[in-house]
Amino acid sequence: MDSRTKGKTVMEVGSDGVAVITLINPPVNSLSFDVLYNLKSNYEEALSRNDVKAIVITGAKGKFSGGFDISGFGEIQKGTRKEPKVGYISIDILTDLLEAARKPSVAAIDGLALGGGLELSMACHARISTPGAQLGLPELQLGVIPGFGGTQRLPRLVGLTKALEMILTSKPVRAEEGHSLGLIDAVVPSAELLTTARRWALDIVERRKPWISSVLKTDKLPPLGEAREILKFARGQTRKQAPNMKHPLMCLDALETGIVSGPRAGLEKEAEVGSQVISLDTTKGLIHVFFSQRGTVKVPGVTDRGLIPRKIKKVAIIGGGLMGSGIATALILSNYPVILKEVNEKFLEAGIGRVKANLQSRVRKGSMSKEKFEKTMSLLKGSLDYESFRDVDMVIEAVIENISLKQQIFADLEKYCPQHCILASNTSTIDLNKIGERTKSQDRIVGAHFFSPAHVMPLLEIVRTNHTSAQVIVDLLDVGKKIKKTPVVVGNCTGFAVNRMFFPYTQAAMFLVERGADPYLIDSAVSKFGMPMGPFRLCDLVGFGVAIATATQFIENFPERTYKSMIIPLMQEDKRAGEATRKGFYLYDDKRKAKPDPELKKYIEKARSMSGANVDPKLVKLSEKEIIEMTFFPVVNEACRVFAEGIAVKAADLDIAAIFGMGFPPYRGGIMFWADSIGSKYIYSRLDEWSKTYGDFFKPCAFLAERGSKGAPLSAPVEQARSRL
Ligand SMILES: CCCCCCCCCC(=O)CC(=O)SCCNC(=O)CCNC(=O)[C@H](O)C(C)(C)COP(=O)(O)OP(=O)(O)OC[C@H]1O[C@@H](n2cnc3c(N)ncnc32)[C@H](O)[C@@H]1OP(=O)(O)O
Ligand SMILES: NC(=O)C1=CN([C@@H]2O[C@H](COP(=O)(O)OP(=O)(O)OC[C@H]3O[C@@H](n4cnc5c(N)ncnc54)[C@H](O)[C@@H]3O)[C@@H](O)[C@H]2O)C=CC1
Repeated sequence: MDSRTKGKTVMEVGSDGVAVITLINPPVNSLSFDVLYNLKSNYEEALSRNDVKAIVITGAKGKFSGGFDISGFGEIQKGTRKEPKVGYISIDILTDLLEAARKPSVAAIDGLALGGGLELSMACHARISTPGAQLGLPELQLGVIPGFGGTQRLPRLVGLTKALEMILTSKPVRAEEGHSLGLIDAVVPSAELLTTARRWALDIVERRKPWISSVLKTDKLPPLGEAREILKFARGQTRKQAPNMKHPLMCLDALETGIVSGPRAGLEKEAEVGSQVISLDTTKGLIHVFFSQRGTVKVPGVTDRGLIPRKIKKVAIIGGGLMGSGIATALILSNYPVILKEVNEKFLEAGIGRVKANLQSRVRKGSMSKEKFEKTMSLLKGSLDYESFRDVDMVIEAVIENISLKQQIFADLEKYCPQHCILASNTSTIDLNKIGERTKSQDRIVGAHFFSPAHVMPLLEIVRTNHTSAQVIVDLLDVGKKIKKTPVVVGNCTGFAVNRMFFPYTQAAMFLVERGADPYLIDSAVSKFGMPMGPFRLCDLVGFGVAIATATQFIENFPERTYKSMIIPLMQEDKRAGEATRKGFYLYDDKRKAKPDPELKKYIEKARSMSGANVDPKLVKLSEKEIIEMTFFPVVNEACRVFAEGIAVKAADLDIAAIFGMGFPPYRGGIMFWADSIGSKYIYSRLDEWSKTYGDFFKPCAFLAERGSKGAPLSAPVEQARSRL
């Protein structure tokens, strides 16, 4: 392959008269412009050759195609590649050349057929797949639309309702389901894929199999009135579920045009909106997230050293409380044998009971069979001592947030665990060097910071100290992948990356409320911005015990920029500790539905008098935009510190940490990406002004001041010399 080109296709013509065109663009045979233009020339050649009767399209190395090459969107957004004529690929190549050809084509699908991959196959006249194939249109997840004819052909093949489900959820279906839906014509074992596809193509030529152009099918489409109703409902749901995004509605416009005005008009509309969505800010954000998420496993100086992950055969967890039981659940679900250690029988039973309940909820929802439940539970063993730790490969400590207890546990672990065993802590705030102070095992001490509930939340913050070995990080990255977490490797400090960013967010909210802002309006503005919930609802969910423990660590370690509010401690004194006690910033009914509490005023007023704060008329009447700025610019400020200190190696890692750890809206691209979309100059000037009026909590850090004064991007790399890692 020419080093300047990205991917290619090759064509081989057999003595049976079938031309087999293979897509080659590792690792997922994505459809780069080079692949697509090569495909076009192969096709033209096949159509012009007298020895070719039919065509089979397949992908190299067991993968049909993972879709359009997503980096192509970035090139168009940055202007480094000229966008082809609107509709050139979907109409000129796939519809007018391929689907309308006088020679039939069959797609032979192994592995993946996603996005443009599935769309290319739908333009063929039949599709044969292997049993493991995944078929889907995940484009909306990336901020684009199924723009190679997907909005027109999928409803015609599987019906409007199923097509909407597949497109709006971005979820793929397996081959068997695809077969029963009419998307796939036959499912055959891998070894028979190509021969079956060749035979099928020749059968079409000889009219033994139907010659079907999906785009012209109408039998699965509902009558017009019904289709309009279905689309109206889908629009309503989409507006509710994705209120800040335009592209899903634009996708529905393309679908509707095809149904109302015919497939040609639909293809044209799809091409028009497909081109428009590429420049939406939300699309830029989502594409940035796609690559950033995959970039977190590339850690300079660690993953580029050729280290192979060691096999982790058995894991021990200390503490079967909320976190320990969640971590145990995540591990046994991925077939790791686990030992769970607790302080006494009662607590052990409770811990194992929590794991059981986590799995039983899957059985109830139908996502786990009873047999699988039994098999998974059999991987978990309880223990009250360290004897069974003698052959474990990794320990994850998840006891209460208490330094001296953790220090004692690590000293014990050193005595009982084998030399190679990884010693991990799930601490959410404590410096790992302190935890390992009483050991000589600093090179195998690492943070494995899960988020609650640990078997559900996708992020795993891997915390390395200056002593943690690269091998240990590589091992933990591998475990993270096996238990299906998105790992982010960060440096050691109080709060690491996620909690350091989280803290100013809740603090800013307390600051505003003490000066007269309405907590419920703050929560509402933050939810509209796209967070799963506002800061006050979140404090209730996490519980005030955890909130106070975390605050204590921050006050101790970063006193100069901590806003000390008494609202939470005052409520805690009155035994209102959040959702678990049914009273916090909100009141909770039997179904845990939250409603505002007029009594909250009392606590706010008392806290205000204790801190000596005054109601500020300007802050009482903040607009939603101002609320977002005053709660999130302090987060940007802290993210800048974390980046400048080298706690995060790449700004994109902070984007992923914010999205998967804090619930920051992915379509805003993550905290640093969002900040750069606003501009460092503006953020700096706002924080600078507030710090002069309201104090050091808002004071821009040196990094932000330096970049903000020049208007330089915050996510540009930090010089290595200044990085701590
Ligand atoms: C107006 C101008 C013309 C353009 C018209 C636009 C219309 C476009 C219409 C269209 O068809 C759009 C699309 O097809 S968009 C793409 C749709 N496809 C997807 O969303 C799939 C994305 N990929 C995945 O979900 C996973 O990668 C996958 C399930 C395929 C594999 O997962 P796995 O865990 O095995 O590997 P992973 O680490 O995720 O990826 C490995 C490697 O491959 C890179 N990659 C994956 N998919 C793509 C892709 N579609 N384009 C480019 N690169 C892709 C990924 O980044 C990884 O790279 P790395 O360097 O980290 O190894
Ligand atoms: N609760 C949360 O949302 C999160 C907590 N964390 C961290 O995870 C750790 C655990 O937190 P939670 O699970 O919430 O606490 P928890 O209080 O629910 O559970 C702690 C468990 O540890 C047990 N334990 C105490 N000493 C022990 C010992 N010597 N041997 C074995 N078991 C022992 C206790 O009996 C208790 O069951 C803390 O470090 C916390 O900061 C991390 C992320 C989120």
